[in-house]
Amino acid sequence: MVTVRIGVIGTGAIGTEHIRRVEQRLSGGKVVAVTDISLDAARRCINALQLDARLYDSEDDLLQDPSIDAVIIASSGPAHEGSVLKAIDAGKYVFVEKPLATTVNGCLRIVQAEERTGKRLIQVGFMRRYDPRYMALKSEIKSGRYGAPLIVRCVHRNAHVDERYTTEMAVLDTLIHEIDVIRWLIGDEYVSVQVLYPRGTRYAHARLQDPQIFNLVTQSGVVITAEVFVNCQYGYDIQCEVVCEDGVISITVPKLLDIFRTGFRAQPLMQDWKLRFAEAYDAELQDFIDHVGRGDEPAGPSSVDGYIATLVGEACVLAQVSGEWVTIPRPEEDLIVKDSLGYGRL
Ligand SMILES: NC(=O)C1=CN([C@@H]2O[C@H](COP(=O)(O)OP(=O)(O)OC[C@H]3O[C@@H](n4cnc5c(N)ncnc54)[C@H](O)[C@@H]3O)[C@@H](O)[C@H]2O)C=CC1
Ligand SMILES: O=C1[C@H](O)[C@H](O)[C@@H](O)[C@H](O)[C@H]1O
Repeated sequence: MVTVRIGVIGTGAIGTEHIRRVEQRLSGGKVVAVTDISLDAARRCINALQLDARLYDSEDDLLQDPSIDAVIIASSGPAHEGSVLKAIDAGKYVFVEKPLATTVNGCLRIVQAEERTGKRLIQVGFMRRYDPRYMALKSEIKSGRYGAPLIVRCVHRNAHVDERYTTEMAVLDTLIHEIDVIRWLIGDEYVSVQVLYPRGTRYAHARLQDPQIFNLVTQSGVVITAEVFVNCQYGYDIQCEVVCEDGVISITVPKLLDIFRTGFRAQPLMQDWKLRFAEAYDAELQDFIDHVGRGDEPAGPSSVDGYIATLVGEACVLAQVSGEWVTIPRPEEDLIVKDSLGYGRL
C-alpha cells in the first residue's frame, strides 16, 4: 500500500473538510497540492490547516504534476464536468463531490471519457451509502424479513439557506442525495416524478419555493415522497422511512445528548451536514484512498451512478417547472447493464 498523493480542486466548505479528514483522521493519503479559482481561498485553507501542500495557480497546472495520484474535486457543481474531464485526461483517480455534472450530457461525456481509459477512475461523493444508519437500513431491506418495500418517506431539512440557494438547487444540490440513496437502498430505478409546492415559508427569499415535495415512482411501483425544506429553522433533519409488506424500517434521528432540566427533557439537534454525516464522509474517502493505494480501481458510487442521479434530477427540474407528472427517461441501456454488473455498486 503506497501513500496516495492527493491534489484538491476547490477549498471551500467541504473541500476544507475533506482535506482536514485526509490529513488528520484517515490513513494512507496525503494532500500535496491544492488549487481554487479563488487563490485566497486556497491560501486560507493551507494556512488554517497548516498544510504541507503546494498551491497551484490553476487546476491545469495541478493536474500536470506527475507526483499526484488522485484528485478530490470539491468545487461548485457547474465546475465539476470540466475538472473531471481534465483529470481523466491526466490519468488521475478522481473523487468528485456530487453532482458528477449538472447536465446529463456532461455526465455522459465523463462516463464515455472514463470508459475510453479502460479502467474505473471515478468515485462520486454520495456518502449516505457509507452512513451506518443507511447501511443498516439497506441490510434490513435486503434480508427479506419485511417483504417488498412499498412506500418510502424522506425528509431533507436544513435550518437555513442563503440568497444564492434557488428552487432548482433543491434538486441537484439537496434532493440528489435521496435520489441516489433510495435507488441504492431498494435496487430499483425511477420512472416518473411530480413536484408539489405547499404553502411557502415566510423565511424563504422571493426566488425560492420552500418547502417542496417530490413524489417519485419506481419501475416496481414503489412510491417515494421526499420533502425538501431548507428553511425549517430548527436544525439539520434527515429522515428516511421504508414501509414494507411485513413491517416499517426507519432511520432514527441521531441522538447527541439527553438533557434533563426542570420540567423538560431535550435532545440537541445537529445543525448541519458536517456532523450528521462525519462518519460517512470519513468512510467514503477512506474507501477511495484504500482502493487507489492498493492499485485497485475505486469501488464506491460510480460515474454511472452520478449520471443516473443527474438524469433523474433533470426530470425533477422539469416537474418543478411544469407542475405535471414527468416521465423519467430510462438510463442508456448499456450503462445500466454495466451498472447492474456491480459497476460502482456498494
Ligand atoms: N456530500 C455532501 O454532503 C456535500 C456536498 N457538497 C458539494 O460540494 C461542492 C462544493 O460545495 P461547498 O463546499 O458547500 O461550496 P463552497 O462554495 O463553500 O466551495 C466551493 C469552492 O469551489 C471554488 N470554485 C468554484 N469554481 C471553481 C473552479 N472552476 N475551479 C476551482 N475552484 C472553484 C470556490 O472558489 C469555492 O472555494 C458542491 O458540488 C456541493 O454540492 C457540499 C456540501 C455537502
Ligand atoms: O450535499 C449537501 C449536504 O449534504 C446537505 O444535505 C444539503 O442540504 C446541502 O444542500 C448539500 O450541499
